[in-house]
Amino acid sequence: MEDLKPTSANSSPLTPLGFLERAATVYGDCPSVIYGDTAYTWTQTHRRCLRVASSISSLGIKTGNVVSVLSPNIPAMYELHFAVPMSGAILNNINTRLDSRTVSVLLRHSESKLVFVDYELRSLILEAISLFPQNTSSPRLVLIAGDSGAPSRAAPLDDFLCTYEDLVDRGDEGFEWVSPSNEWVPMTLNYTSGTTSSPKGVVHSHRGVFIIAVDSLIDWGVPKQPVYLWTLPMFHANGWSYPYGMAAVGGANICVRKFDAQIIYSMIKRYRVTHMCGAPVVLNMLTNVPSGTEKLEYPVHILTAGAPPPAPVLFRTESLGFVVSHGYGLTETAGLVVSCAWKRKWNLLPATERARLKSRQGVRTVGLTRMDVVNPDSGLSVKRDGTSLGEVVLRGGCVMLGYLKDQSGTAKCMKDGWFYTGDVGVMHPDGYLEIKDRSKDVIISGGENLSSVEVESVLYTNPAVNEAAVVARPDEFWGETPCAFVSLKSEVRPKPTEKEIIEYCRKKLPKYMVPKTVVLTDELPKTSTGKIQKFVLREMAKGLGSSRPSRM
Ligand SMILES: Nc1ncnc2c1ncn2[C@@H]1O[C@H](COP(=O)(O)OP(=O)(O)OP(=O)(O)O)[C@@H](O)[C@H]1O
Repeated sequence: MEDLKPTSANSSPLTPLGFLERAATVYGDCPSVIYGDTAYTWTQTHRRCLRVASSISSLGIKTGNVVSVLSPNIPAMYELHFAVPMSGAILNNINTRLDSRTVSVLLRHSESKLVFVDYELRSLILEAISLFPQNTSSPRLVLIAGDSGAPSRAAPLDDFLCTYEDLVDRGDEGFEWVSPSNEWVPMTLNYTSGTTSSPKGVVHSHRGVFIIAVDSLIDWGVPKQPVYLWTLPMFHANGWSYPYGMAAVGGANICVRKFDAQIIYSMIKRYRVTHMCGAPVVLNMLTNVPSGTEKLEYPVHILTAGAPPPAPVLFRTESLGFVVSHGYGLTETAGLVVSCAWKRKWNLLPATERARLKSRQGVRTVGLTRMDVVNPDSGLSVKRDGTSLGEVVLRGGCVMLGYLKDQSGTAKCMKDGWFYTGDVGVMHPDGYLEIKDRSKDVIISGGENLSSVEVESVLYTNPAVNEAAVVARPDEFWGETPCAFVSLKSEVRPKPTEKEIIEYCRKKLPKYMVPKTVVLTDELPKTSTGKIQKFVLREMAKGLGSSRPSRM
């Protein structure tokens, strides 16, 4: 069989961009993107993307140039997921909640040539550009001036080349989009959330994004033509690649600029939403509506990832009628590559036990080649006993190409055929992974490794607790002790004291895991992707000084 070789008939580069043309053929007159009074069909979305892609090309943007987008979840944001790479450029979504200094650093680091900017973020981008050193060329800017309240097209554009709709109008819908010369060609550049260190520029190829997009549909069991509510920011790891997935299944993308629990519930009713994604913080939001948390009229599928979802939060979300799926991934994998694959027999278990099982991160998706938990020094697998800690490592087609301009950073996490995630976990005897911490968040008390996630999940079982995060506080005797930062539910009366919360933990945790310190606070600091900023809390805990030497 040695004579059987790849030919152009069987080795065309994998890319998710072709999903769009197919969607226009199959679902041409069905809704593609809905936002307030604006509703497009797949035929229109396909044409609009081709027009924008052609306009980007005619602005002189070359294959391989970086084009950035700074926008909330609105139609232009969705379209640019296709239009930018269809022009041959690399899509760089920027987190809208970053400050101007960071935006400026990212734009310079990526050498972005063109930036699409939502009108609400006008001053952010202008400030970011003003921070460019003199004599450095800055990117050109296109204003997305869209919905009600936005400046009209006739308004002076000042620092902007034109508006997004100008590019749609001027563009050619017969444009032949730039197909990648091979599937390894970079397609996206995303900066990580910066939860543990400075954001890193993650580059993914067309092949990687194709694999994760298809894999994510299979893993979540997404049917054809779902109604998908965009509660996950598209800038966050390109919406876990679901913008591409929705084109593959002809879904209706319900866009929303800003949301809270009430808005989500009303959108679910209005559009008969079937699917949505969100970090655990969104689930918490959905379960913390003082009134009106009536049961849903029908089950809505919600996929959560991005941070460990405490079992009590999963339990409360499911009791409202949501069908919760739980996955795990990183910007470096373009989406979720591990998920808590559900077994039918688990449905017979009590609800709290179901929630406990569901809070485990799970097994590799079919698109990932391997996942393991290893001793980071020896590289050997840890015991499958649910208690031996190790680093989570991954191998598969959707692992990033590497970090932009950071060879040593790339080499540090990609070695011996694995991608080292920096997450600490255990492998249960049934082959399911459970994340215990990030390596930087592990608390070492008296030489014992202590999982902050486990302490947090106990805190979440307290009905008065809204959010909780546990970090290390320096201690002269123990080295470190757990320090819990807790926000309480506003409606709870009387509010428990710090001491009562410690007492509560004492009843449920081994001594060494009980927080020695509890700090009550109105709100916990979060990253722009809704993750609790433990490094900020760690600094605050350090600022408290050493916890009193004492015996536990
Ligand atoms: N289901 C999950 N359970 C626990 N942690 C999760 C889950 N999903 C994702 N995570 C955490 O999120 C991380 C990936 O997040 P992301 O790529 O957005 O950047 P970040 O790691 O938060 O930022 P940075 O790398 O800059 O510190 C994972 O490494 C893991 O720690």
